[in-house]
Amino acid sequence: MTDSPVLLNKHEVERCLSYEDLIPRLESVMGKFSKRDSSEIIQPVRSVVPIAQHNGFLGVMPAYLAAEGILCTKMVTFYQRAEGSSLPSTQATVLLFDPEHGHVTAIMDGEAITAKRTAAVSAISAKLFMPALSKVLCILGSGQQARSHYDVFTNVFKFKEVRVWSRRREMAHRFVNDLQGPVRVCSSVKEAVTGADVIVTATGASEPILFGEWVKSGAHVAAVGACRPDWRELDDVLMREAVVYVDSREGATAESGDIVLSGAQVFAELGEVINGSFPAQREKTTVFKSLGMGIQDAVSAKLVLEKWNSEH
Ligand SMILES: NC(=O)C1=CN([C@@H]2O[C@H](COP(=O)(O)OP(=O)(O)OC[C@H]3O[C@@H](n4cnc5c(N)ncnc54)[C@H](O)[C@@H]3O)[C@@H](O)[C@H]2O)C=CC1
Ligand SMILES: O=C([O-])C1=[NH+]CCC1
Repeated sequence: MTDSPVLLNKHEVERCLSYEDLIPRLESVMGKFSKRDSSEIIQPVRSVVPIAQHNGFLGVMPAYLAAEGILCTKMVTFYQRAEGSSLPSTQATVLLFDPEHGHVTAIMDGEAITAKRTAAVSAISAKLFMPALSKVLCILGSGQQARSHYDVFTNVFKFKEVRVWSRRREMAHRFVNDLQGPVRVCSSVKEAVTGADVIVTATGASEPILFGEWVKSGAHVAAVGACRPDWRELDDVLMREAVVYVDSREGATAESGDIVLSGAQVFAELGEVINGSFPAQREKTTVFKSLGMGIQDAVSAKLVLEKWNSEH
């Protein structure tokens, strides 16, 4: 008989997962992933089941990290919601298994993990690629990812100015009212991104909203949305002129409309920069195209369980 799995809700997961612990673990696992040693890490590209009638999809994201003893899968749904809907667009559950015997050891909320690990990975990209002395941060979107990105970016870096744009201005104001620090609400994407050093795109857009002609030379774009092969957030000009980094080459080729449809060349994986195989071209305009990886959920879930176990 094995013990029943630990059940952790969103509040517990949020409480047990700090950016301080998460960032070094993500750096380490992404560096290892990019070495493609299958005796260390196995992570297939996400399996996606489209739910066309309801503008959604289900993604299944397994990962096995042999040295860390982590066997994990996340199940995540993403639904394009009407503006102002009270339902979250991204919902997820993470399962941790005992890799030796195969039973489930923990079942936990995956929304907080998805929000925090995605923002933490974007912050790692900014640390490597944003211009030295970056002063202006711009966030496009005002949902869950926009919020986690605001939290980690303002925590890890010191910006002089933070700007936000959202499709409906009142949503941007609602976003800002929830925060402690000063944030300028902009009425157009162009206004928001002009002169910005770092731009986060975290929207549910399926057509380009960010155009290369508006982006300052040398800026860094962390592109988080547009995770289907026919969805875009960035236009062809930006994709072709920037140095493009991705989380996983296989994932980017299978899932990123910004890469597939623009014909942009991928320069390197974030992990390849972390492990020293490719340079960070900080002086150039850079795009980090994030799609999300099972290994990121796996190390996050392990951290949550370690913290929870240390308290019980
Ligand atoms: N790269 C990754 O690892 C992850 C990516 N995502 C993606 O990030 C994006 C944001 O996710 P959440 O913050 O969870 O969603 P959310 O629903 O909480 O926020 C979405 C934001 O995008 C805006 N938006 C929706 N459609 C738009 C359009 N056509 N044009 C401009 N703005 C639009 C909404 O007004 C809202 O501000 C989604 O595309 C999602 O698939 C989500 C989780 C992980
Ligand atoms: O990595 C992830 O969990 C997701 N990426 C896009 C939607 C959800």
